[in-house]
Amino acid sequence: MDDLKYLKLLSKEFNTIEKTISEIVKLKAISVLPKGTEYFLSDLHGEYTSFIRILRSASGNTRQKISQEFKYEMTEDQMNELSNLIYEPSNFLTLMTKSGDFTDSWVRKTIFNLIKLLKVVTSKYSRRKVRNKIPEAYRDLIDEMLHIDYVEINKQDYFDTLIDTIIEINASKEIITTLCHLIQNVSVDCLHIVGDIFDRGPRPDIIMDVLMDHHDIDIQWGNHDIIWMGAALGNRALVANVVRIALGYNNFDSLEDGYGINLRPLYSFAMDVYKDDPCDRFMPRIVDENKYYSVNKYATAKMHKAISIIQFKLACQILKRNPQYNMDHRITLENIDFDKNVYIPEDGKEYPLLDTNFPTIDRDNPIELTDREHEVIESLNTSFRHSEKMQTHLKFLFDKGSVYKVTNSNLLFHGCIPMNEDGSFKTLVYDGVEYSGKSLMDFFDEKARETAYLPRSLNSKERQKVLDLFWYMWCGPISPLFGKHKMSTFENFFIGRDLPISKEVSDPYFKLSKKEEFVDKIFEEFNLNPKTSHVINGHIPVKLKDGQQPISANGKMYVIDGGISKAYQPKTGIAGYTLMFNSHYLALAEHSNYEVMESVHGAYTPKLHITERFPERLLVKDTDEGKEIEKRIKELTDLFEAYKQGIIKERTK
Ligand SMILES: O=P(O)(O)OC[C@H]1O[C@](O)(COP(=O)(O)O)[C@@H](O)[C@@H]1O
Ligand SMILES: [Mn+2]
Repeated sequence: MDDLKYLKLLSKEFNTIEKTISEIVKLKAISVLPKGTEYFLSDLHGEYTSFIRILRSASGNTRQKISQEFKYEMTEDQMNELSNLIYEPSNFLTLMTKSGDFTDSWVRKTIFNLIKLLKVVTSKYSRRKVRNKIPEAYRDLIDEMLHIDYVEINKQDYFDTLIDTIIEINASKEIITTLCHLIQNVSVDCLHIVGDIFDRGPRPDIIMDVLMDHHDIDIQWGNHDIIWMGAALGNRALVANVVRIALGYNNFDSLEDGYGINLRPLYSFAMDVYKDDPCDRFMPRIVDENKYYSVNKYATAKMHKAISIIQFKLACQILKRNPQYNMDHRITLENIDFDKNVYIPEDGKEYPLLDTNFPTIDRDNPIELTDREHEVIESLNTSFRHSEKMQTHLKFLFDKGSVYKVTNSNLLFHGCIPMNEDGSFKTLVYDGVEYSGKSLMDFFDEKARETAYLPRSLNSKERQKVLDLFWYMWCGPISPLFGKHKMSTFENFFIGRDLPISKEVSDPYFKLSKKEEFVDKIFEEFNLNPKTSHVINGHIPVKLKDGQQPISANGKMYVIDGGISKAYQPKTGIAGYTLMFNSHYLALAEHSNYEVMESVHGAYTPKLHITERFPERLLVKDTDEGKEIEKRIKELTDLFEAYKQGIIKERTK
């Protein structure tokens, strides 16, 4: 018999034979239920409206279920109306009340339909699992309604009485809202976010709040997440970087309203120092023309330039104090000849600078901040540090996030596993130790976590050294979160976009991972079965309109960055992907039209491509959760044996 001590501990919870047996039976029953539906999304980039719509509609799945269930008894409009209600119950109910349509008969019909749909979407879950998802106040009532067989006449009366009571006690709005949330909730059993929640789009903070509310979620950190984490932990170069990106996209809302970051000191500084500089190269991109901005774009450009210069200086300082990054050639400000106003990189050629006004740069020491720049970055850093919301989000990113995740035979990570041209894994040498493949991913994961546990008060060299690594994860050539030979932010501003010198060369991984043999090699590295496994990546927008495909390597490799980010939609030609993994198949939902997604509530259904059908329906016992359940059943069976043999005594009190 296994570990008696452990069994004794277990017997505290299951103190009788009866309880033990009933738990074994419950677990056995759960393990033969169909597996829940997993959703994979990546590169949300602050686009909260689309994200929320995708989530609430279960990527269009709810609308499909409504069609299947009600197609013979409802018109298209009625089915759309029901979807609208489910996606946004409070808005919908307000509209209904205003228009006078919120009548008792509508309530009756609606609760009946919602229960009917809820039965469908919960059919593959255990009663216990569903019960636990129902808010306590309505748990018994909804559970009861779900399990009434309303075909029987007397039961139908009973059902009607329940609804009458709901109406009488004025609880109909709450019950309807609860039912809608429940349908949303059970439809997405598990959510995987394969990186890049932040930057470019308007409200990553709202996305984070929604994610924090989800019952089963994991996150694989993207390069755009790691910079917010590094910034929240006190990496000044990254504080500057996230503010720079926000200003570059004219996004004040998430910084100011979302996180309460005080941009005043930066504003005053920029207006003073760059007052006569038009800062043309720093004009913000305005993706959504209809937006109202509180700061005019000329002032934003000045702030954008001011923070960019601060970022370049601080980034150069990081590279200087970390020669082992092998990134000395990226100490950009030291490659400038300020007499000739040219940039001279490694190739020795001279590139004329498009902007030559550097009022804060000391030519003898171009990477040093001026006193005022120092004040600006310190005040921003303090603001980041004291933002309660930001620190809460940081904690959540640590709790639920990691560099990679293996789940149900899928390997999830945002960027890449750096490779050489021949398909061998690239090696990073850090403090004399070599890391590659899986150990490289583990290295960054561990280092990131180390920072979180080193006390902040201890502003030591040790903490700074680990914190600097967040910069490497953002743009280092052997960073699995980035995967390009350099990040050309400097070149884009000062030499020109779309020039050969500004080209960022992707890691060979991106080409090789399209081939099955290299993906199999990755599976081997992670100890995964090549026959049943998949790699799921984000990061690189799939340019569908140029003929690129999200699936390669004989169906083993998925790249699901379809461009939820509005800024990238012209490149991809679509509005994003969701990968769905249910008990029957893997499928990609292709979201094609933002306008429809954001305005015509409910009518929206994405194009669904089933990409792999399983020969047999997958059950809970075929999943990681199933393996845990199996272990638990084994332990409980041992406990049962121990009771039978009298090794452990039942306790009734
Ligand atoms: O298009 P933008 O916002 O200027 O960003 C360009 C930068 O973003 C990056 O593509 C990184 O962002 P992604 O992770 O979304 O690809 C850099 O490689 C590039 O320099
Ligand atoms: Mn990315």
